[in-house]
Amino acid sequence: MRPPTASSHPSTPTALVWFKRDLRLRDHAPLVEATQFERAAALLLIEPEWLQSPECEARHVEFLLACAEALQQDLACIGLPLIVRVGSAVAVLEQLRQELGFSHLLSHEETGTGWSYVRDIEVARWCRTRGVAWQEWPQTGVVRRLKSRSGWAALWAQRMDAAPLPRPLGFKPWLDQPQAPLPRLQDLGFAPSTVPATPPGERAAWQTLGSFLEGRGRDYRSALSSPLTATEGCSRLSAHLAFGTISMRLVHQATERRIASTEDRSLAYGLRGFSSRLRWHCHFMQKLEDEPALEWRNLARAVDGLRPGESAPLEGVDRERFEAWCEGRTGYPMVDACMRQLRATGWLNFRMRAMLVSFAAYHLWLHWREPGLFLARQFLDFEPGIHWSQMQMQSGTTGINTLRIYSPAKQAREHDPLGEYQRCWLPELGTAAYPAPIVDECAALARAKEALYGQRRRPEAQAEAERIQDKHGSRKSGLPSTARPSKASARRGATSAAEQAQQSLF
Ligand SMILES: Cc1cc2nc3c(=O)[nH]c(=O)nc-3n(C[C@H](O)[C@H](O)[C@H](O)COP(=O)(O)OP(=O)(O)OC[C@H]3O[C@@H](n4cnc5c(N)ncnc54)[C@H](O)[C@@H]3O)c2cc1C
Repeated sequence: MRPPTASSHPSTPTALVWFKRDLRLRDHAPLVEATQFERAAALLLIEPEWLQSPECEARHVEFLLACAEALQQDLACIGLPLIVRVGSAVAVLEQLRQELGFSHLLSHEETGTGWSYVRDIEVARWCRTRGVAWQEWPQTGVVRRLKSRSGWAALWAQRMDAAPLPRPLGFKPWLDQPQAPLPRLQDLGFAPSTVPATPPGERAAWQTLGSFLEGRGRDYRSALSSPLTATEGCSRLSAHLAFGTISMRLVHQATERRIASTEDRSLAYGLRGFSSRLRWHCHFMQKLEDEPALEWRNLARAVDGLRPGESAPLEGVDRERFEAWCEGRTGYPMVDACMRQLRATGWLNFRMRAMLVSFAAYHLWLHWREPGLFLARQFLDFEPGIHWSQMQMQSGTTGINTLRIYSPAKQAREHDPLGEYQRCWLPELGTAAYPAPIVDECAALARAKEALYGQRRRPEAQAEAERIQDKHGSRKSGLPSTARPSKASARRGATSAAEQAQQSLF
């Protein structure tokens, strides 16, 4: 790849817009800021730390490359070449500083896993030593260096209701080199992914949102729980939000406008249900922002050491069960059908994701970390803050949420009563090729409940739960409940009524 060459004036203030999980032109603060500079360039970094991370899979890289291609074309239309580099952040930035002489680095804040946290610290240090000014903007409702969760929901609303930023009209050309080709999946060490491609890029994100707001959203509330109806009835915006091809603020505002303008009351009702989920997106991300260790450590330390797979890799019968779960051959048809759908398509609705985790956590009694890494590789929409918070919540290790154990048989009765979904994903069902259940449900659940409830009753666990509630709880944040809490959760109102309601809603 030939390096770009700066034509003149090495000391002219020059902005480098660093595209991360924000692959769009609309409502993009760093891009708008760059229009104030005499010279600007854009960078997409493909970092080996990401490619080699245990959460990354071919499907993610393929989607990123496809979104990057769309972004490159859109940026070219406004005169901003997108430089795409594969390498570690500091090394690439140093190389580009020498080539372009940029003085300002402009980017969005990121709430990612450990490697991106470490990288941000290194980049900040590098900027200080090189005299480069690094300016960052939030792009969701996540608040950096949040002092207290009190009033967080009001901050969210303030950000989401603020005027969105316009798409820049154009940049002055100054780099004398044509657009470089993007690397291919195989250049990055991946075989082509086997999941059907999700339409990539900003235009596709808007089309997806448009079809949802125009009609698909009408049945949202009744469609989201069953895997038979959720694929069409949910918004399907999660991968776009995770890769930032559309901003949370624009989704929120378009939804509110549609609710206000439609005379179709069913549609408005469905969209109101959807709208509240957007707050949950940021609420869960905020947990990781405030407590980065929740990616690998139980939030409630009182439950440390209970399950295998926590401090050492799974082995023996636990590993065999884990592998059966990963491959969709546990002998529990609803669990296996969901896992096969997820592996084949990269998406699954909330309730079925929760059931898969509940099965690993309670039926198989596995610690959430290894199942969580496996699921992260399957979910095209992998969003660290949501993912790791949900893994802990559905495994009963947050200390503040009700233990929610999903019965696969009950889920099948309620959400696939005729068995169509299970037969579709398990062609061998009903034949000798389909395995017998790998665990006895009654015995497994009795053991799990005894261990977890026993821990929770201890005074030190209760004191810890209060601390966790104070730091992370939805009630403290001022989030509205999205459903009527159960009597039991209302009694436990002092912990987290809104979050309980959130769990039972899907
Ligand atoms: C174990 C587990 C892991 C999960 N991991 C992820 C993840 O990595 N990335 C991710 O985006 N979602 C995750 N979710 C939440 C949820 O399942 C997905 O957001 C949803 O299924 C995505 O489909 P959709 O965009 O059609 O959702 P819709 O129902 O249309 O919701 C719209 C948006 O609201 C947000 N949202 C919806 N439900 C939730 C929720 N319960 N918590 C937080 N935000 C929510 C998402 O941004 C979603 O795109 C996880 C859930 C569980 C139980």
